Amino acid sequence: MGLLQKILIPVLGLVLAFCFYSSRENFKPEMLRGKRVIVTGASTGIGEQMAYHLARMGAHVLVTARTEAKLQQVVERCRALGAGSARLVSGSMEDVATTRQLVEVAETELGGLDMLILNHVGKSYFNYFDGDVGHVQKLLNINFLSYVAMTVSALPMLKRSGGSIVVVSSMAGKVGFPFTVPYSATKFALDGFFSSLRQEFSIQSVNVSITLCILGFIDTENAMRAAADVLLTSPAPKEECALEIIKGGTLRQREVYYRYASTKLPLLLTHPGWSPSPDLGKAVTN
Ligand SMILES: NC(=O)C1=CN([C@@H]2O[C@H](COP(=O)(O)OP(=O)(O)OC[C@H]3O[C@@H](n4cnc5c(N)ncnc54)[C@H](OP(=O)(O)O)[C@@H]3O)[C@@H](O)[C@H]2O)C=CC1
Ligand SMILES: C[C@H](CCC(=O)O)[C@H]1CC[C@H]2[C@@H]3C(=O)C[C@@H]4C[C@H](O)CC[C@]4(C)[C@H]3CC[C@]12C
Repeated sequence: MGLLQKILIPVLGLVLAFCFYSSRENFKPEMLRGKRVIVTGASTGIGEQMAYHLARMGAHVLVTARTEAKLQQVVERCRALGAGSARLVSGSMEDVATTRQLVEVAETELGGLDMLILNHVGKSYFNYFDGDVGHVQKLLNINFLSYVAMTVSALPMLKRSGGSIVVVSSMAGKVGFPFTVPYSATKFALDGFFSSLRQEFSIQSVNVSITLCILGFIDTENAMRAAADVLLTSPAPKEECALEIIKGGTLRQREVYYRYASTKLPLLLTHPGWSPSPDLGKAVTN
């Protein structure tokens, strides 16, 4: 019994872990060639970088955000990088017309959809919760309800292609960090909705994968502006982050954890003399 506990069980564990990980398919960029992908929030940051990776891999990219001029530049760069095709739809995710138009373009011009990457995020603050219920409501509309609406509209196409839904979330959507109350609430909601939906897909044999991406601090312009002065953690690069999200979605992983650092609170709060300044309240995510 002693021998069994000390040697055989750990060895068996190692063998099972080896079998599990070695049976996983490896990512190859060719897997994206010719795939039809929507990327939301693609005018800046991680979304923009995802569009460029997908373009290099030869995917057909359909990018969206509110700022048309920036999207136009992203589309041009995607074409130069070798995208199968590159298109844009500009508009706010608060507006159902944007969702409708995206789905229509995918249906009529791309002939369907293989991957839906939900990445956009509304403007918020990085400070103590200010009690503004209207802001929480607005952020829920952008960061959560529009993700649900896009999923519902795109689902028929994704069912036809056996495609994938990729949902970009945050460590703040798994753990309650201070100064991110409204934002964190919207990201927790995503986990509840999509983790539950994944279970239903499994029960109903719906061949559409759902990948939830749990990101730490990433060096996008907006995140740096909002939090770089406050956080002790050094941010991870947006280019690598974007690639890891695409890999996870392509391999149909349930979750992607990117640079999940230590659980210790990495805020200057832990440093003597630090407290949130009035300027912090003006720091926004975009
Ligand atoms: N950067 C980080 O440290 C972390 C980021 N994340 C997550 O990663 C994702 C990307 O973050 P990041 O790249 O930093 O974000 P950015 O602020 O750089 O980009 C946000 C994107 O969303 C678009 N957007 C904002 N509001 C709306 C709206 N109402 N309708 C449509 N599009 C909108 C913006 O474009 P436009 O203004 O033109 O509409 C922009 O393209 C987000 O989901 C975020 O929560 C998670 C953890 C950490
Ligand atoms: C504090 C967290 C990092 C913990 C660690 O050990 O690394 C951060 C993890 C995710 C961050 C937030 C996020 O999800 C995006 C927002 C982006 C903004 O523009 C800046 C504020 C954020 C709320 C950002 C703040 C730090 C994290 C919670």
